[in-house]
Amino acid sequence: MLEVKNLTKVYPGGRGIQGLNLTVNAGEVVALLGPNGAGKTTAMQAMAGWIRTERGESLWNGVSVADRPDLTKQHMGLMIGEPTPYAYLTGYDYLKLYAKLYPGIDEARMQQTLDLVGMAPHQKLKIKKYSTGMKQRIELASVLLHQPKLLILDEPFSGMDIEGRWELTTMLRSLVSETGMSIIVSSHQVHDIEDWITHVCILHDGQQIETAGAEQIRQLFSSVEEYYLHCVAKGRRGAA
Ligand SMILES: Nc1ncnc2c1ncn2[C@@H]1O[C@H](COP(=O)(O)OP(=O)(O)OP(=O)(O)O)[C@@H](O)[C@H]1O
Repeated sequence: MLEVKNLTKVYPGGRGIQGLNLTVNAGEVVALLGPNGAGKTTAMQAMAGWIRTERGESLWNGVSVADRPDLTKQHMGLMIGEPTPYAYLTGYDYLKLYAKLYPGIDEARMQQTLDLVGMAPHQKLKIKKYSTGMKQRIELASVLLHQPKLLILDEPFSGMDIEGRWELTTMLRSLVSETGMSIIVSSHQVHDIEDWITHVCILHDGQQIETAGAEQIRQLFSSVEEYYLHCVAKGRRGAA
């Protein structure tokens, strides 16, 4: 479904990502991991066709998303960068704005989505009164509303408390198993995602250090975190 080939983005100053390759099939959950500045956000933006790349392509069922932004809009849910929902709207009204972007989103779908992210009781409250975690949740609702086939989530749990992270990861796990949705997720808290990822892609300094299946990793390492530390050390040795 999503095939990323040799994706390369170089910012003025020389940073970015180099030659990223990745395939994400239905029902797969890929963790994109790396230290600060490794290129995770850039990779996600490039995969979604949000930024121009120097080389390579990101294909949705064989079609370049750079040429067809409608494919990204229709099939993907993107939460990349800080959530900045409009402060003076209520959560409900914010979601209603998103509903207008897609055909066939009725009141029942709106309420079902608010329920999924645990925001149904807070929907009439203005966003300026929301906590950081509540803003994350309403942003997540806005990208789930049209039932995307692929979610791209950049640090979706940052600023959330332990219970909130557990609730949302449980909800996302169920969505993956019930609908076959795929997810690409970045997180600095590896243990938040350790149990439900199917693949791991490690970036360091814009380079793809390794990509492996979670089962394979679990056979060789005691945890994904240990594997991550091993790969980052390898990246640092390569860069030295
Ligand atoms: N618009 C830009 N112009 C120039 N350099 C940029 C730009 N955006 C990002 N960079 C640089 O590209 C590199 C990768 O940044 P990116 O935000 O993709 O990393 P990241 O892995 O998401 O980091 P973090 O974990 O801190 O969010 C960094 O060195 C960053 O400073």
